[in-house]
Amino acid sequence: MRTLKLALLGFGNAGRAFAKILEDKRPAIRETMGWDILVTGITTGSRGSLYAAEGLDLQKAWSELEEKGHFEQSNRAYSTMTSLELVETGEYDVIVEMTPLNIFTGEPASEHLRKAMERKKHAVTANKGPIAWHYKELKALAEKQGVQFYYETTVMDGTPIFNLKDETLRFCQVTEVSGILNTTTNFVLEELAKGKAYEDVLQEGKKLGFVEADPSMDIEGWDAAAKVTALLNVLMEADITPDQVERTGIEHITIEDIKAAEENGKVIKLLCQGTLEAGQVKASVQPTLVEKGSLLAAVEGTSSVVQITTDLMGKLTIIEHDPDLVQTGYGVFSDVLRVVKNFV
Ligand SMILES: NC(=O)C1=CN([C@@H]2O[C@H](COP(=O)(O)OP(=O)(O)OC[C@H]3O[C@@H](n4cnc5c(N)ncnc54)[C@H](OP(=O)(O)O)[C@@H]3O)[C@@H](O)[C@H]2O)C=CC1
Ligand SMILES: N[C@@H](CC=O)C(=O)O
Repeated sequence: MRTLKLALLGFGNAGRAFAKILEDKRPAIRETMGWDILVTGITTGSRGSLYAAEGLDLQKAWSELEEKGHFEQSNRAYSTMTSLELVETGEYDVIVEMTPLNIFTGEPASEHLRKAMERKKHAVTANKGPIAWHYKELKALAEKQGVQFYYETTVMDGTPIFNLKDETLRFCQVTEVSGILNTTTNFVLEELAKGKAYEDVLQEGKKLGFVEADPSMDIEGWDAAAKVTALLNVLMEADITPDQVERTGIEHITIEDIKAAEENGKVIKLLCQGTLEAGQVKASVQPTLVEKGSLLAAVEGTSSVVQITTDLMGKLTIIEHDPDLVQTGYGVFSDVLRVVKNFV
């Protein structure tokens, strides 16, 4: 039996959803793949850290956080280690970056990945900041260091988009990408249309776990801009940053706008687009009127959609229907399994 050790940075909604899947599937991974996957370290922003080179009790870790709101100092694995200390000194094979998104710099998440890869550790990130800001540099570093670097969760949770391009659309050139990529704005626009108050809708979204730590990141279109940037950087080698996306959020959309759209047989969706124009990739995020009954209008609630136009496979549409945190956890889990599969 071979052992793969993970260090988890961030243990919020995404981190715990991943840990629960890992714990549940660990026996099957041992049996079918011959690998035992252990977590040796977990850091948080303000709730303490855990570290044990021989592996942590994951169930105890999430129970403590969910019941007490922090790791217990009485836990033998309790530690005051910071994320950077864990990255630079901890014993692990794969760093798993799940700290909050900093849309304006992609830091400190990018630095966590850089430092881990410099130690020749594999890297998985659910945090889209590094892919939106530093994809080219991090990809080159991974290649130089001979380590694997995956980021499936950064766009549409565990829906295979980057995997699809890598594994089954090889040599297809992507010429256009569009979609509804931000759950919060899709949810808010729909719930406002039902007559609910903005603050109540946002609270509901927070409880469901998909609203960013700073909700303006979603509402002002920054999360969507980061996602379309990530897609374009990976699928079209665009080498752009979120500040280059022409961006309008939903903060100025009023209930009157939503009603007026409805009276005209339309709904408002926050649409992301990226196209190749004269050798340059142009990206935008904009509230857009779409026909009721159309494919885009049918993407409701927490669902999202991406359309990818390619030279050899035409236009493909992928819809993720009504995901919750399980799909987020699965994105990270599928990346870790990819590391195992390609481990040398
Ligand atoms: N939730 C979702 O559906 C999805 C989330 N993502 C991405 O995954 C990442 C995590 O999201 P989510 O789990 O929902 O966010 P949460 O806010 O639920 O959790 C963030 C976690 O990171 C911790 N944290 C904050 N700063 C640091 C730090 N410097 N070092 C280590 N840990 C830190 C927080 O600790 P504390 O609470 O103490 O501050 C908390 O444990 C984000 O980048 C998000 O964009 C991607 C796809 C879907
Ligand atoms: N805040 C994001 C969550 C995942 O990336 C969203 O609303 O889509």
